[in-house]
Amino acid sequence: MLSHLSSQTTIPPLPTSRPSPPSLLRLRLRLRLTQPRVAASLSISSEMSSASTPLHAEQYEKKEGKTLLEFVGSGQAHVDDDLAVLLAHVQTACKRIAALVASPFNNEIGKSGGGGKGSSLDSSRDAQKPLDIISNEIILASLKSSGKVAAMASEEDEFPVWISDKGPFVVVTDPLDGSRNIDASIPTGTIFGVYRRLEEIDHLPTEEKAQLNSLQSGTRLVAAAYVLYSSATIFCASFGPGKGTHAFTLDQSIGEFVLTHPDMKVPPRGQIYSVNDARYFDWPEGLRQYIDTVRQGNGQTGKKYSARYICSLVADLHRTLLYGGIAMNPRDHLRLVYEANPLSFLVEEAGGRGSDGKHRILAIQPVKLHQRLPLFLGSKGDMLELESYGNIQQKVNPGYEV
Ligand SMILES: O=P(O)(O)OC[C@H]1O[C@](O)(COP(=O)(O)O)[C@@H](O)[C@@H]1O
Repeated sequence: MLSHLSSQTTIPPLPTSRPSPPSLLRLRLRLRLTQPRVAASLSISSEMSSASTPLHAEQYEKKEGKTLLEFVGSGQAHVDDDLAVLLAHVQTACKRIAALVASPFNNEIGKSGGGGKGSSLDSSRDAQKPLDIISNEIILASLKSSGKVAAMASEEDEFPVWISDKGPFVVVTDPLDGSRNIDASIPTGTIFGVYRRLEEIDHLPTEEKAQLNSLQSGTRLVAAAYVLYSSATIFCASFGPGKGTHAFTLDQSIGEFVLTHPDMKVPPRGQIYSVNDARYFDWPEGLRQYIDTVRQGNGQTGKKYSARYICSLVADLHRTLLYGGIAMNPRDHLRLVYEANPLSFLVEEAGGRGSDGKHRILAIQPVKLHQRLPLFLGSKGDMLELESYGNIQQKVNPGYEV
């Protein structure tokens, strides 16, 4: 089904550091017959790396083992060919970013301005760019080579970049969220939203149509995804309204994202709240009351809630999708266009709710590309309970240093 991909796309081959599953099995069998001790050690090392243990052939036959491209191309995702090609390019860009953030050489690069004057890299190499800038360039290059994108709007660019008059899609992105913690190897993530190009404004000057295309309401999203770079690399996507949220885990042994979490559903209730608790004294009364209530077990569920806060939006949301509860940042900090909208779309497709504390996120009409807002995402029951406290948006925002 994806034969059109090979003729229209240029996907560079990814290195496969380990033998493919069938050849690994054959090798183990041969060694077991000839050299029992080597065979045993091979068996131990492959079991130790269980996070990337290849699926067995029969699992690949089932839906769970499908690669992202197989899932998209098999018709299960119900996406058109243009979107399939775009996704093929986007996932390759994310594999490159995953390799970059895990690289032993990113220590200096990750620091803001790393490699500049005075850094250890300065004397020996050309000045290096911070990882979020490099990630931005990787994504832009992949969108350009897809041939499917009219404009890209990114957290890293002041204005949207116009790519091609003919591209059917507009992509909004935060190329590497959470990068402020990257030196500590804390999880980071990439966020994407995909819109159709507004053909009715094709006649406008480039800058104007780039801007207007990027400011579409979240209700017009045709796809959204985040990629979590953590102990596993997870590509979590929704391929359109009503098509659910599905997560694919990078299988390092074959260099492909394989379907591991089909049709994710955020539990209707969780027992976790995720917020920067140090801001308690800057919170409004309603938010303080809610947190005080659920942490004492006096909320609607009667359960004592726990706190979890990684301070990396994609990671905090991924945990919330799996375990339920609420991931929140009550101050005007996160961005509507390329963070809140795509993530709300994914949460809603998983049966949850996304709000700024007063309104459904997807219904907010963006007016500026880098517009900030309070963000609350999570289990429907918990979200409705929180919103019933009324006053939950933190308007005191003294510009925290960490
Ligand atoms: O300082 P706060 O309010 O806890 O904000 C933390 C949030 O900021 C982010 O780091 C994004 O901020 P930046 O866009 O400035 O990197 C999120 O990943 C995280 O959830």
